[in-house]
This record gives sequence, structure tokens and C-alpha cells, in this order.
Amino acid sequence: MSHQTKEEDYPLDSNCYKIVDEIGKGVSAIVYKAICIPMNSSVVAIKAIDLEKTRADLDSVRREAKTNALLRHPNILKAHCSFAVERRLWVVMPFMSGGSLQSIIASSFPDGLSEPCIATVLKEILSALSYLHGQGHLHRDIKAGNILIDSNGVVKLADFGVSASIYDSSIGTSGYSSSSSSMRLTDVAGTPYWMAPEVIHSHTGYSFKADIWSFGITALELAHGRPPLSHLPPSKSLTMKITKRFRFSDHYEETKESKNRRFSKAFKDMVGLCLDQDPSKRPSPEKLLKHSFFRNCKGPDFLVKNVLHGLPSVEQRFNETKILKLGDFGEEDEDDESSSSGEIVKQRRISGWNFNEEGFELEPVFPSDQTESVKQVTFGGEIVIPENGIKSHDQQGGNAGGGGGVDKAAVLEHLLFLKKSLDDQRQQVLQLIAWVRGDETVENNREEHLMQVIEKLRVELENEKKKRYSVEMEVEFLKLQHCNE
Ligand SMILES: Nc1ncnc2c1ncn2[C@@H]1O[C@H](COP(=O)(O)OP(=O)(O)OP(=O)(O)O)[C@@H](O)[C@H]1O
Repeated sequence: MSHQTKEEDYPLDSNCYKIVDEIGKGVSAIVYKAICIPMNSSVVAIKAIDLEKTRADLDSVRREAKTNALLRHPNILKAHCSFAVERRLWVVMPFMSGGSLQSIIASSFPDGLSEPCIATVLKEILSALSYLHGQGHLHRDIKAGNILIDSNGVVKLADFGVSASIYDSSIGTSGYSSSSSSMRLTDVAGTPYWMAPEVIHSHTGYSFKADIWSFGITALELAHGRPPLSHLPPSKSLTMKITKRFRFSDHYEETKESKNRRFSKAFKDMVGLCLDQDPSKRPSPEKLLKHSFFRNCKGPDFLVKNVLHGLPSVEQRFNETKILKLGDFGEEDEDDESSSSGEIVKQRRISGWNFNEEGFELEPVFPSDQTESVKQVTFGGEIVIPENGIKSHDQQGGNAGGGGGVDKAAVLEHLLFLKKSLDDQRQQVLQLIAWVRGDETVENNREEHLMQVIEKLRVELENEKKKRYSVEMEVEFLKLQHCNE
């Protein structure tokens, strides 16, 4: 299996490439920075896809190569060539030195990018989407991780691993529902947090507007630094559960900066349009391009100055995330249903989520909620959270100590559980700090960057301590009350 673009003859032989560094890791692929020796040692990126991990998806891998070879647009990353190397498929592509927007925000913009930067990036993506849809293709995996940027601030949409053409007969009947008047896909593809509701309810079929939903989620991801509900761990079966990974801070706490951020009406309106539950009401890329949010967009230079300037290289950033992951000592697979500690957490279903335009967030919806939802998306109870009577700060506030129907034993159990989670996190941070401090081989500049990371962690730790203190107080209070009853 191999393919090559016509304009340049990149060799289809792995010996012609020299791997320089590892720069990224996806679910089933590793991305390398490499040089192509016969092409004047030009720098390339090689995505080595593990064909075994992609399981039966050889078709989609072929499709990616085929789709990619036919596309031609300034905002779409076109691979030079692809070929099999043992059990991996190497996709050789231009090296985008800024890496993905996801890796950029994770490293340097934890609270998200500024609106002018977001508008500038997203306008380019809309342009790519408009072209792609015009050619009869859906991308199906729009997210910041698939938006790459080069040293000149040029933004490109990448990763056609799950893209599909509605003209492609190779997908066959399993992929389409032909009963509707327009051709619609029915196979589940993409990454859970960014997936449109109709993609999850695959029996109803979906089409181009699923990309618009993911585009809206990507806008929130760029604005907040992470996609909505990303504190809920995804699972392959789309059953999202919180067991041991539930973090008090994830659900209830925002950072000071993110709390104080105000988004423009135009931005909120644009995202609201994309996140309409009814796909037919979501605007096309062309219509979105005319939205006032994109009116005064800047050029690539603006991104160079405001996003890329001072950013560690993509390889440095990748190494740092690897180091930080070392801090996740003993973290268990989120899909692991049989918890080794035997901890049983009661779970409570949520029926979907609402886009809260005012708060600029997707919010979980509980089946018992009486509130009228404006844009509710139902997931048929596929997401569950601990069932302990605590919903949110607002709902919890007046009831915690005053009776009023609160199940105190359950609250106590939940708070003790949270306390344990905070203890674990504290332990992990301490171990990480000790590990980094003890490593004398770290180079000076990296050390400086790591110190900043540590400082951030220290502040987080302080915040966690404060929270822990208030949780402990609450536990004591409830214990007392419990004993008195
Ligand atoms: N052409 C490229 N040039 C530079 N960096 C790249 C390139 N392609 C990918 N990367 C880097 O590698 C990382 C991983 O990319 P990859 O496409 O494997 O994973 P992902 O899209 O984040 O995850 P997944 O597709 O598995 O959900 C990206 O986040 C990006 O930083």
C-alpha cells in the first residue's frame, strides 16, 4: 500500500528518512520529525500509524491517503506520500513547526487563546471546510489537535484518518443510510468530546453539519483551553464514566483567569449557531465565514506574533508532556470498569448537555432537571457522574447543612471520596516536583521552563489544599450532624 503526490517525488523507502525526534502521539500513531535525505535533507513530519491498533480501519487509512492525495487547498495539509513499513503505515507530510493548536494551548495557553487569535485560526479552518464540503468530503474529526500551524503562521487542517466522502462507494451500505433523501453517514467516527449528537445517535445518520458541531466545540476548546466536559473521561463505547478519576476541581472549579474572561456577543452567537441541536439549523461554512465574528480577522503574521512568539518548539513541548505524564503515577485506565481498589461509586446519569450561551459552556443536563433547556442534546444516558446529591455549587449551596432533602450519608461518602482524590493529586505533584528537582541532566533552558510548570503546579496545589481544607471542614460538620441524629 503506497501513494505519492505527483509534484514531488518523496521516496517510498524508509531508509531514505532519518528520524530526528518524536513530536507527538495520538491514539494509534506516533509522529516524528525527520529529514528526507535524498530531498536535500528537507525536514518532514512522519506519522507512523500502527495498523494493528487501528484494527479493522485499514479502509479508513486507505481512505485518508486517497482523500488527501486528491485535495488541494492552502489550508489543508497534503501528505507527500505514504507507504507501509512493517506493521506501520508511514505518512510523510510537511513539517508544521508550530505543531497542533492543541499542543500549543496545552503548553502555553492553558486558559485559551484570545478572541482575535481564535477568529484568525478558525477563519482559515472554515475556508478549508468550505472547500472540503464542496468536494463532497466530511472531515469528521475537527478539533484543535488536528489544526496545525507552521512557522509563518499558516494554519492547516490535518488528519483525514476518519474523513469520508459522500461520493465514495467503498464505504458501502454499512456506512450510509440511503433511506433519507440526501446521503447520510451512519458509522460512528471522530473523537467523543467533539462529536455531534447525531453522530453518536448513528441510527439517525449525519452529514456535513456534524463537522460544524465539531467546529463549534473546537471554538470552545480554543477559548477555554480544553473541550467542554473533557473532565469526563471518554471511553471507546462512548459510555463516559467518572470513577476514581473524578476531580473536584475539574467539575466545580474554574481558574481565576478563566472566570474573569468575557467573550464577545459575536463569538457566543457564532458558537451557539454551530451547537444547534438540529443539524439543519447549523450554518454552512460559507455562511459562517460571513458572520460578524470573522469580520476583522488578522493575517498569519498576527498569529506569529501572538501565538508562536516565545513558544517552545514542538519537540520540546512533546517532551514536557511526557515528563508531566510521568507524574500520573499509578493512574488507571479510565475505561477500566473493575476498579482494583474495589471502590464503588454510585453513579448518576446525565441525559445530555445544553449550550449555555451566557456562560459560554456546554453544561450537563440531569434527567430530573426541571429547567427548560434551550439547546438540549440528548445522549440517552450515555454519560454518568457520581450520584451523591451534589450537582453544582449553585444547587448544592443552600442545602449542604440544612436538611432540605439532602442525603447526608451520601454527601459524606462523596466528600470523603473527593478528599482521597485530592490527597492522591497532592502526592503526585510532590513526586513530580521531587523527580524534576533531582534530575541534574536537565538543560538550563528546559529547566527554566520546567520551573514555570512547577510554579503553576505549586499554585494549583495551594488551591487544592484550600479546597481540601474546606472539604474537611464540611466533612467534620456533617459527621457531627450525622452523630447528632
Ligand atoms: N505535520 C506535522 N508537523 C508538525 N507536528 C505535527 C504534524 N502532525 C502532527 N504533529 C504533532 O503531533 C501531534 C500528534 O498528532 P496526531 O495526529 O497523531 O494526534 P492527534 O490528532 O492529537 O490525536 P488522534 O488523531 O490520535 O486523536 C499533534 O498534536 C502535533 O503537535
